[in-house]
Amino acid sequence: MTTATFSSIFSPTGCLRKDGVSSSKADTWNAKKVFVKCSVSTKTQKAEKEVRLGVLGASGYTGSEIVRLLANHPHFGITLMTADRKAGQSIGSVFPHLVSQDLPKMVAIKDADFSDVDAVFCCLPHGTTQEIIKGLPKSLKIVDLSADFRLRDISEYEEWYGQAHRAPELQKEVVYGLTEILREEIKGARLVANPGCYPTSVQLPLVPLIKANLIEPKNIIIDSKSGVSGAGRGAKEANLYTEIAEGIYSYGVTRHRHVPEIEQGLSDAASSKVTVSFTPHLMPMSRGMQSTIYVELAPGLNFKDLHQHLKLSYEDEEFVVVLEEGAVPRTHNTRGSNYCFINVFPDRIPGRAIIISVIDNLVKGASGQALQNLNVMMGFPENTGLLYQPLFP
Ligand SMILES: NC(=O)C1=CN([C@@H]2O[C@H](COP(=O)(O)OP(=O)(O)OC[C@H]3O[C@@H](n4cnc5c(N)ncnc54)[C@H](OP(=O)(O)O)[C@@H]3O)[C@@H](O)[C@H]2O)C=CC1
Ligand SMILES: CC(=O)N[C@@H](CCC(=O)OP(=O)(O)O)C(=O)O
Repeated sequence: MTTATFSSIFSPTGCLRKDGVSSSKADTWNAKKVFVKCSVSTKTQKAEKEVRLGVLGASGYTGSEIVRLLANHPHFGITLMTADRKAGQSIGSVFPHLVSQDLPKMVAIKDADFSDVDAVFCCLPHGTTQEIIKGLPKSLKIVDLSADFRLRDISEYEEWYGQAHRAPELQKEVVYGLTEILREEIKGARLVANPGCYPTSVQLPLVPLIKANLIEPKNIIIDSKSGVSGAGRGAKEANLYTEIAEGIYSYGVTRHRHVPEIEQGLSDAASSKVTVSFTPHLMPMSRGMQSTIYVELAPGLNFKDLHQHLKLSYEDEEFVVVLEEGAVPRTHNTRGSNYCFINVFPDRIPGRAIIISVIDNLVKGASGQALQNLNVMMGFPENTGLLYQPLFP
C-alpha cells in the first residue's frame, strides 16, 4: 500500500479541515488557512472513510469517473460497485487506468448488499433507473446521474423518453442538482437528479442572466458540441472511430431530449415558459463540451452588462469561472476538471450577444457535479476531492 503525505496548502485532496462545513470559493480560501497534515492512501481503505458509497454502473464512463475522483476524497470510500455485463470483474480489469484502486469486485445489482452503504451514485442508463432507485433502501442518500428524475412533470418525461414514469411518488421528493443554482435545496435532499451535460453547460450562464432580466427569454439559440464519451461506453455503430473521426455531425435536430430539461430550468429562472432552439453535435474528441449560445439583449444593454453580471454572480464560486473580456473558453482548458469556463462576446448584430460555455462532460457534466452534490448533501465542503486542475495539453 503506497501512502502519500500532504502538508501543503496546495493539496488537491481537500485534506481534513478543522472548521466544519462550507461550500464555495470563499471556503477554499478559508480552508487554506486551516489545512492540517493528513495522510491519503492511493488505495481506497473503507475503514478510514466516514461515508460508505455504492457506485451503481461502475463499469461505465461516468461510474469509472466517480471512482477516479473519489481516489482523492478524504471522507468517501467505496464499499459497493455494480455492473451489468461486466458483473464479477474487478475495476482494474475493466478500466486498466484504475488498476491501483483496491476496491471490491463489481456485482450485479440483483446481488448487491446495501447494508454497508450510506449513499449511492447511480450511473445507469435512463429508462432503467426509476425502478432500481424505487427498490433501494430509503435510508440511502442518492445522486442519480441519469435523466430519469430530472423532469418534474412526469407527462413530459413520458413524451420525451417514450415511456411512462415508473416512480411518480419518488419524483415528488427529487431536487434538481445544478449545484451553484440550487445549493440550498440540495443540502436537505435525499434524492438528487444530477443535470445532463448539455443542460449544465447551458443553464450555468443563462440562469443568472434570465433571472436578472438582462436577456430576452425568447430567441435563445443554443449550438452545443460534445465529445463521444457523452454517449457512454456501450458499443454503437454511430460512435465507431470511422464514423466520428475527421468530421462532426448534428443529431437530435429539433428534438433532443435535453430540450425539456433546459427549458424547465430557464422557465424557472424567468417565472414564465421559455423555449429554445437547441442543436447538439458530436465532435471527434473523447471528452469535452462547448455550448455557443446566441441571445438577444434586454433593451439598452450591451455585452459588458452580461459579462459583469456573470462575474458578480459567480465570483464566490469555486467551479464556475467567468473569463476576462475577450478570452475564448476552450474545452482543452477544463478537461479532467470540475470547472465551467464562460465568456460573453458582442455580436456584430446590434442588440445581440454570444455566450460560450465549456465543461468536461464527464466531470462538471456528470460525475464531478454528482460528487459536488453529495458533498453538499453530506455537509462536507463542496470542493472536497474536486480540486483537480484541468489536464493540459
Ligand atoms: N457520459 C456522459 O457524459 C454523461 C452521462 N450521463 C448519464 O449517466 C448515466 C451513465 O452514463 P455512462 O456512464 O456514460 O453510460 P455507460 O454506458 O458508459 O455505462 C452504463 C453502466 O450501466 C450498466 N448497465 C447498463 N444496463 C444496465 C441494466 N439494465 N441494469 C443494470 N446496470 C446496467 C453498465 O454495465 P455494463 O458495462 O457491465 O454492461 C454500465 O456500468 C446515463 O444515464 C447517462 O445518460 C449524464 C451526464 C453525462
Ligand atoms: C454524445 C451523446 O450522445 N450525449 C448524450 C447526452 C449525455 C448526457 O448528458 O446525458 P443524459 O444524462 O441525459 O443521458 C445524448 O445526446 O443523449
